[in-house]
Amino acid sequence: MFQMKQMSHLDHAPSTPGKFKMEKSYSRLRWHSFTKLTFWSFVFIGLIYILFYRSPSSSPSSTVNPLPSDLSRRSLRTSSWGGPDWEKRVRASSRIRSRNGMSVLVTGAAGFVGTHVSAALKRRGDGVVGLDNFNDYYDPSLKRDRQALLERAGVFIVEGDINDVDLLKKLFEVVRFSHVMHLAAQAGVRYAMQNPGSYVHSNIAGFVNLLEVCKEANPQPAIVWASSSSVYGLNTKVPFSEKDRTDQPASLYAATKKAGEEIAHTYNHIYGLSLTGLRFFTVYGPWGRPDMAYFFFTRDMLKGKSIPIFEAANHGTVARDFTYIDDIVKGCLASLDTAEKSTGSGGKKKGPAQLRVFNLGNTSPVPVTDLVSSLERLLKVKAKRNIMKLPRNGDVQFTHANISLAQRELGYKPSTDLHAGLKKFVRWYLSYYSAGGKKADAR
Ligand SMILES: O=C(O)[C@H]1O[C@H](OP(=O)(O)OP(=O)(O)OC[C@H]2O[C@@H](n3ccc(=O)[nH]c3=O)[C@H](O)[C@@H]2O)[C@H](O)[C@@H](O)[C@@H]1O
Repeated sequence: MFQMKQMSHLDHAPSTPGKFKMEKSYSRLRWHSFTKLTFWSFVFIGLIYILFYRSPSSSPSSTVNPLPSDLSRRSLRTSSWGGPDWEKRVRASSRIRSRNGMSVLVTGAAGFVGTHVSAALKRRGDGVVGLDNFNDYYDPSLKRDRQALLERAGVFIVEGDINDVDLLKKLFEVVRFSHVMHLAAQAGVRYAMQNPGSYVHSNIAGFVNLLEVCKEANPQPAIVWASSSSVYGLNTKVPFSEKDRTDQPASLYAATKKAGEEIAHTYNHIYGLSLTGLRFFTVYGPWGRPDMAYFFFTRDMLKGKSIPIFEAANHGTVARDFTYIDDIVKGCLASLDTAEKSTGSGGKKKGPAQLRVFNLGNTSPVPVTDLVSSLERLLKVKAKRNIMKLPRNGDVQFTHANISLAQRELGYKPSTDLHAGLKKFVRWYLSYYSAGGKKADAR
């Protein structure tokens, strides 16, 4: 078809004087052009075929085409899944051991919040299956150690990416999950300037992929997922309430989390998926993330290195509503417990479904300088403070959660202040990094 079109185009090409004078060489020329054109047409069609049909990252069943591997960090996805043994492990891990228990798929289970939530669910008798891609955003050995911890508790973490539609479908085939706790994400505010694609890949494409599979599942699960306090962006009204504007994100990270909230609205509206977004406020604690300030301040203070402490214009205080992990876990479990069932099935909505957003903060912002003073006392080390201007890379000056909605609907009541929480973190940090010669400079 393509060749025919090209030929007819050639036929109508304007003539040149020489063409008519030399009939023979003209027809030879025509033949030559024809073969040349046919050749290039095949090359072109072949290229299209390779690009669209043979690309290893797209399968006919994929709903979302994964981004190139440098964006997705999929180089680390060396694991395989499937097979009778694998299914047996998934089923065993999902077994419910308490009356009225739920079966929960926890994405990002080897992450900081994911590990704590998975362990807490398992402890109370719920069935839990984890999913994690073990990417190298920060030291994967910390994730492996969290995995070992969960394994001892009876939680199996499936190794795979939320963009892998076949894997997700398989998981829902093997287990009728009643709930999904979606915590897999590309976290970190400042890293978004270095690797923007990874945020789109995990927080947008991955989320959509997960929702696509959930909406098709029968029964559809109820989904609770991690949004972020960063959606408040440049909002200046404090404390931040769920009703406040969230249309001024200060980082791409925040923008992808905000996009997630809008995407959640869409899937709730069209397919009847029950969705609860949790806006976490700077979560910290044992088994935490090495890319977060409290964690690498601790590491660098112990090494005698100076730590960069940000301050706003005119020596303005930079503060965070730091929230201890155990309080966050309680908020997550309460969200799962109060989540209503999704109303759709097989991709069809049957009626209106629950759609919620909650702040999960501590309601008591603390200046970063006070965080450092607390660490100095706990570590018995004087910090080498390097005060610097808040860089223009996505950070906001302060966060402060209004938690009255979560209090009312979830019975959420944070009970750990920053110093008490840091004390627990420091105890864990010292024992974790002194044991087994582990390196403290994760990442
Ligand atoms: O609340 C949230 O939703 C977000 O909380 C944290 O983001 P952030 O509050 O920026 O946490 P850190 O990176 O640990 O920073 C804490 C504070 O230390 C300050 N900081 C950070 C880094 C640094 O070198 N110096 C410094 O003073 C920051 O400005 C900030 O005020 C997490 O990293 C995000 O993934 C999460 O979504």
